[in-house]
Formats: sequence, C-alpha cells, structure tokens
Amino acid sequence: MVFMPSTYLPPHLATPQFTECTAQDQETFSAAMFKGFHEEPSQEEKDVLGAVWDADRHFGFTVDDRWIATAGSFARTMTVPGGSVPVSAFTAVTVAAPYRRRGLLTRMMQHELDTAYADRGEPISILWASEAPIYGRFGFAPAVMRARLLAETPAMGFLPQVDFGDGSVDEVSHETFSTAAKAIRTRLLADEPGALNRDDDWWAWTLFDPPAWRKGATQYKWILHYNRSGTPDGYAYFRVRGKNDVTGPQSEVQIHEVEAATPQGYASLMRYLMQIDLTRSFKMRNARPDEPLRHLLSNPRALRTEISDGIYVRIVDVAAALVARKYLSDVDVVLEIEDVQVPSNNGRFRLEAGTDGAKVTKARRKPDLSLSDLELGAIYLGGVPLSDLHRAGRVIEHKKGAAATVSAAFGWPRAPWCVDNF
Ligand SMILES: CC(=O)SCCNC(=O)CCNC(=O)[C@H](O)C(C)(C)COP(=O)(O)OP(=O)(O)OC[C@H]1O[C@@H](n2cnc3c(N)ncnc32)[C@H](O)[C@@H]1OP(=O)(O)O
Repeated sequence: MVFMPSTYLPPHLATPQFTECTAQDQETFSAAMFKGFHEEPSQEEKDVLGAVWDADRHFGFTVDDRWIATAGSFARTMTVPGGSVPVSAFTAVTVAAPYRRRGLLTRMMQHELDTAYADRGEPISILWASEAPIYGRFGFAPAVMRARLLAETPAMGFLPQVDFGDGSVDEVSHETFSTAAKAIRTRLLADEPGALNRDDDWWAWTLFDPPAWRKGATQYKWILHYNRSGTPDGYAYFRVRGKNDVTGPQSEVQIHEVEAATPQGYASLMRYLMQIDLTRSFKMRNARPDEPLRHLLSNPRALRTEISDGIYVRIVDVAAALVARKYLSDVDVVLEIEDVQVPSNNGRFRLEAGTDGAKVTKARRKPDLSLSDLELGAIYLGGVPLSDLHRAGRVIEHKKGAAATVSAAFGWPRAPWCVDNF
C-alpha cells in the first residue's frame, strides 16, 4: 500500500500556492528545479552553482510544502551598445509534469515582469530558452544570436596576409589562466554588447569542468596568448575529443571561448587551435555570429556556420532601457509601443538619441513607428535590424523613411554575443 499524508490532494484537487524562497529552501528548491530539467547533478556542481544562488530572487509554487514550480533570476550587468545595464538573468523555470499547462509559468512570468524594474531597478530581463516557442508570448525576443562553427581543419588554411604578430601561445595551469583571463576580459567587456559581468563565483561556474560534462573528451585545456613583451592579451579554453579510425588520427577540438585584445592575438590563438597535432576538425558551439575567424581563411567555405537563437531580451522598462545605451547616429523619433503585460510601457515615447546617449520622454505627437515590446527587445542590442522587422510586417511605419533611420541608429559595429550560461 502506498502511504499518503492525510493532507494529500491529487493534482486536480490541489491549489498551488505562490511561494517566495528563503535561504532554507535552497536544497528543496534546487532539487525540484533539477528534476524539472531531468538532471541529476553531483554535489560539486550543486555547490558551485549554489555559490551564485540568491534566495531573495527565487520563487515558485508549492503544494503541501513541496515545490511543484520554480523560477528565479540572477543579478547581472550586461554590456549594451555604448554602456551597460543591470539585468535580471531569468532562469530555473520548471513546472512539475502533473501541474503543467495550468497557467503556472504564466503567473511566474508576470511576477518577474512586475518586480524586475519596480522592485530591483532592472529595466531588462534576459534568458536562455530551453524551447524557442515558450517566451515570445511574454515579450522575450531572440536578440542575441549564436553561431555553431564546424570545420575540417586540414581544409582551412590561413590567408597569406594574416598578421600573427610576434608573440606566442602557451598552455598554462588553471590558476595562471584564470588570473590572466579575468584581467583580459575585464578590459574587453565594455566593447562586447550582450556580454555579462562575471565576479569570482561566476568565473568559477564558467570554468567549472566536471568529468560528467566532458562526454568522452579531455578536461579543459587553458591557453594564453602572450604579446611581444610577454604580457597575456588573449585566452581560449577547449577540449580535445580523441578519435582514431583506419585512416589515422581524427581527433576533434571543441572550443568554448576565445577572447583577444588584438587581431594578432586572436589570429594566433585560432591558428594554435586549428593546428593541434592529431586533430582533424574543430567545433565551437557558441561562437560569435560575426566571429572574425572566417576573415582569416583562404578557404572560407571550409567553415560551416549554423546560426540559432541565443539570449532572449525583454524590455521591462522602455524609458530606462532606451537611455542605458548609445546610438550609432542621431535620431529623433516617436515610437508607439504596445505591451500587454507591462501597462506602463504602453504609449508613445519620444527618443532623442545619438552617439552621446539618449533622452526619452512621453510624447503626444503622432508616432513615426508602431511596434510591440517584442520588437523593441529584438532590436535593442543592435543584433536584429529594425528594417528586417519592418519588412516582415512587424513594425508599422507611419512616417516614410523612419524605419531605415531608426534601424541605422540602433545598429552597432559588433553583433551582440553572450557565452555565459546561467
Ligand atoms: C529561462 C528558462 O529557465 S528555460 C526552461 C524552461 N523549462 C523547461 O523547459 C522545463 C520543462 N518544461 C516545463 O517545466 C513547463 O512545460 C514549462 C515551464 C515550459 C511551461 O509551464 P506551464 O505552467 O505548463 O506553462 P503555462 O500553463 O503557463 O503555459 C502558458 C502558455 O505557454 C504555452 N507553452 C508552455 N510550454 C510550452 C512549450 N514548451 N512549447 C510551446 N508552448 C508552450 C502553453 O501552451 C500556454 O499557451 P496558451 O496560453 O496559448 O494556452
């Protein structure tokens, strides 16, 4: 006989209670969350992730003191064109199978949208979507793309004019790597829209390398590029998946992150990674959509590129988000925004902006463009041109030429990119 507590109610009779986390809930909350993702992490993984966990930002639904739905966020800072902004990095979304499709996710999302700016001053919420159709209805738009790069390395070859500089690349210990990489990334962060800040705990999570995640490949190998005077100015980390067949060695290099302060450092790191003995191919699961590697190659066709959605952006407060970034050209425009979930975002906003920053005021005059929060999230980081959304019929142009003007102003020389997993 199966024992049930006397208060037990089967799912169709139970009423889930909205519940905010306390520090004491960490273990039961994360157990429910991992279950929702079909994951069974080691204690070490729980500890490393636990170090960045913030009880005050997590919530969900309980039934009889059991978590049956989870969600929450991390406080991060994201680089935006010409600046940076506090963001709510939304995550840990699960609803237990017996309670799915009863509107619990919808209620958790509304809580996030009601509190991100009003309570925490975060005008933008971002997330990685487990499945692409889930979040558009809540105003989250794919705004940062990621590229999956694959190539047979012997077929690649570098252009003769590539400048590899006069430094060198070396494999180093985790400790040496971590100290140098933190310093290099701190210098580069301001120029990388979409990138998230990392404190020491986030670095520990980023470089975390448990055997269960290697799937037959080596542990991470850490490399630095040293410039002519011997100062590290670039880094990469990667694994090698050993493979042999009758034709000989066929190992694959799996690259996780490459950062360099100079073109020479970047080219040298890439050459190192493409020319490791006994390897014949490489794979990079989350490369920049505008990864410069292709411009180094004599045979660019050897590089296969698959673009897919990366970070989703939700503008939670229109005015605060628009003034947080800079613009590539001058623009004075009235945007009419429609936002179903955040009433204060509805209406007409005058954006007077340029290379020095922006001013946003509520407007009375006729709009130049009409769009919803979803389109605004998509264009915000400069990765999706507004003119594309206009051509797709998702932005209405009331004043001829406004779509092109606003599209140019929202653009940025670098495509947004995010390699941080949260
Ligand atoms: C940021 C992150 O953490 S991403 C991780 C998301 N979580 C997961 O993938 C874990 C496994 N999945 C789940 O736990 C759940 O299925 C969830 C959280 C995705 C959905 O929770 P639910 O409580 O069932 O969602 P809810 O009932 O509020 O659904 C709202 C709407 O979204 C739709 N929807 C929900 N999940 C999906 C999905 N996976 N694909 C497409 N549509 C979906 C529903 O059909 C519903 O549509 P409707 O309003 O037109 O009827």
